[in-house]
This record gives sequence, structure tokens and C-alpha cells, in this order.
Amino acid sequence: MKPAQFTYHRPASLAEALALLRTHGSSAKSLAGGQSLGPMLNMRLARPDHLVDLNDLIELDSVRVSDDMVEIGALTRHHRVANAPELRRSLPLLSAAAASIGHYAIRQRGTIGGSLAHADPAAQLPLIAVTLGASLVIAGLQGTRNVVAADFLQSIMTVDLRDGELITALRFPLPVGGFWAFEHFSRRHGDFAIVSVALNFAQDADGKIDALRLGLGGVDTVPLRLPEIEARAQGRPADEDTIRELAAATASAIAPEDSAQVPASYRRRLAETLVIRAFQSALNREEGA
Ligand SMILES: Cc1cc2nc3c(=O)[nH]c(=O)nc-3n(C[C@H](O)[C@H](O)[C@H](O)COP(=O)(O)OP(=O)(O)OC[C@H]3O[C@@H](n4cnc5c(N)ncnc54)[C@H](O)[C@@H]3O)c2cc1C
Repeated sequence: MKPAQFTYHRPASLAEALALLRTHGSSAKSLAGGQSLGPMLNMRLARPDHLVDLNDLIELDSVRVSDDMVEIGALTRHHRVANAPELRRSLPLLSAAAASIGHYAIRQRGTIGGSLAHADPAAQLPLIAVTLGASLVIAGLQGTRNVVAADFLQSIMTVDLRDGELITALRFPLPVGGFWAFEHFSRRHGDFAIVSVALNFAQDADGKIDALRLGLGGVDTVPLRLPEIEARAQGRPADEDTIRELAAATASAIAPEDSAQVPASYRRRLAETLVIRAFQSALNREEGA
């Protein structure tokens, strides 16, 4: 199918883009990488009267690493998130997750802001944003506001974004420690994951788990962080007994729904297996590598 007719706008600045979005309100849509919006337009699941193309806002394609956080502009492509040396060093969990998105062509065009705004519960970057406690910088004509990723993502493809607003950046705190892993399982290479797991933790001088961050994708309408499992891990040795216990507790803590293709019990089993794999791959990788 072809999209319904729309008026195409290509603003040269953020101020111009915000003004266009404000003028046209709910009849306008912003276009970033087009990897989700393009198919939705073609299938006429989205029928905006005005399309505001953000691709000339090159100031939003940016990476800034400071002493306590990393700021990534909303128009930064998945390929750059996966490969920028400063991101691979400072946020290796995010880079690894970005490298696993779809296929090469999708990573060349898709953007981090687009992925958060689209809010697919199986998508990689919203999961990492929730797991690491990232926040979004959202601009409107009235000014900017910051929203924590876990609050921004409200349900499947439903986010805290008002008419006339744009995400301009994501801010990630630095990781809590050098142990991290992203594990996912999909039917075919490049498909959205059925379930994915992200974790990050430190170890204290005695090798005990410290400050675990554990997130799961594909088990609810939004990516989940599991504070009760994180608390349970605190001060425990990162050995096989602990890991298996935490994985089983994770499977009990989630409540995925049955779907025509994937029974809930299968997602729960996958979550348990992927938590074990994630701990193992975090521990097998040298700290900081
Ligand atoms: C075949 C295929 C496989 C894929 N596989 C995966 C996968 O495995 N994992 C995964 O995570 N993703 C996958 N994707 C989706 C991909 O990551 C998209 O790039 C992403 O979901 C949307 O980013 P985009 O920049 O393309 O946004 P667009 O498609 O341009 O826009 C998506 C939505 O976000 C809004 N938007 C975009 N930018 C902003 C902004 N700055 N502020 C406010 N709203 C904004 C748009 O208005 C629109 O509603 C796949 C896509 C395809 C086509």
C-alpha cells in the first residue's frame, strides 16, 4: 500500500520543527529514521496530514560523555550507538544492545529518539534506558522537561509525549559497575526479541554482587526493571546457586500474557534461561572489557 496524502515539511532548526508541530498539533507526525513510521504510513496505520522530517537537525545527532553521565542526541542512529568508541567504553551495555537491532540497513537509519518514542515493548533501547535509569530531554515551545524513561514509557506504543513536543536527547547515568550483559532470543536473526534481559552490576572486594540493575523486555507492555530481584542479589556471591535462584525468582516475578504465537509459560521459561545466560556472560567477560 501507499501512504495517504500528507504535506511534507523539512525544518532546518529545532525551533522551526517545534513551531510546525505546534501549528499542526495532532495532525502532524515527526519523522526520524522512518523504520517504524514508514511501514505504519504505508499500511495507513498512521495518517498524518503533516509530516515533519527531523533529518536536517544534525545537532541532535550527538554523543557527549561527561564525568557522571552520557548524553545522546535523539537523532543518533543505532549504528553510531553500537559503534562509537566513546559509547562502547562508557556504556558498553547500550552499544551491545544497539548492535543487535534488526539488520544493518535498519541500524543505519533508525534513531534512539525514534525507538523510545515508538515504544515497542520488545525493543532494545527502551529496555536499556529503563535498566540503567536513563531520562529523556523533551522540548516544546514552552521549554524543556526531563522525564525518567520508566515513566515516559506508559504502555505498548504509548508514551508521555504531548502534541508539539520532541525528544531531543537521552541522558544515561554511568554504569554502576563493570559487569554487564544483554541477552535476547528471537525466532530468526534480526527479528524483534521474544524476551530480552539486560543487567549491570559491580562486585565488592569479596566478590559479592553489588548494585545490580536487572531489566526485562518482551514480558509486559513496557520494559520492566525488577527492584525486588535486585535487592535480593545484594551482597550475595555471584555463584551458580545464587544465579539460578535469582533466575527462578525472576520467572516468578513476571506476569507475561499468552499470545497466539507465544504462551506465557514459554516467555517465563525464556526469562529464566536468559537471566542465567546474562550473569554467565557478564562474569565471563573481563571487568571493564
Ligand atoms: C524490519 C525491521 C526490523 C526491526 N527490528 C528491530 C529490533 O529488532 N529491535 C528494535 O528495537 N527495533 C527494531 N526495528 C525498529 C527500529 O529500531 C526503528 O528504527 C525504531 O523503532 C524507530 O526509530 P526511527 O528513528 O526509525 O523512528 P521513526 O520510524 O521515524 O518514528 C517512529 C515514531 O517515533 C516518533 N519520533 C521519532 N523521532 C522522534 C523524536 N525525536 N521525538 C518525538 N517523537 C519522535 C515518530 O513520530 C513516530 O511516531 C525494526 C524495524 C524494521 C523495519
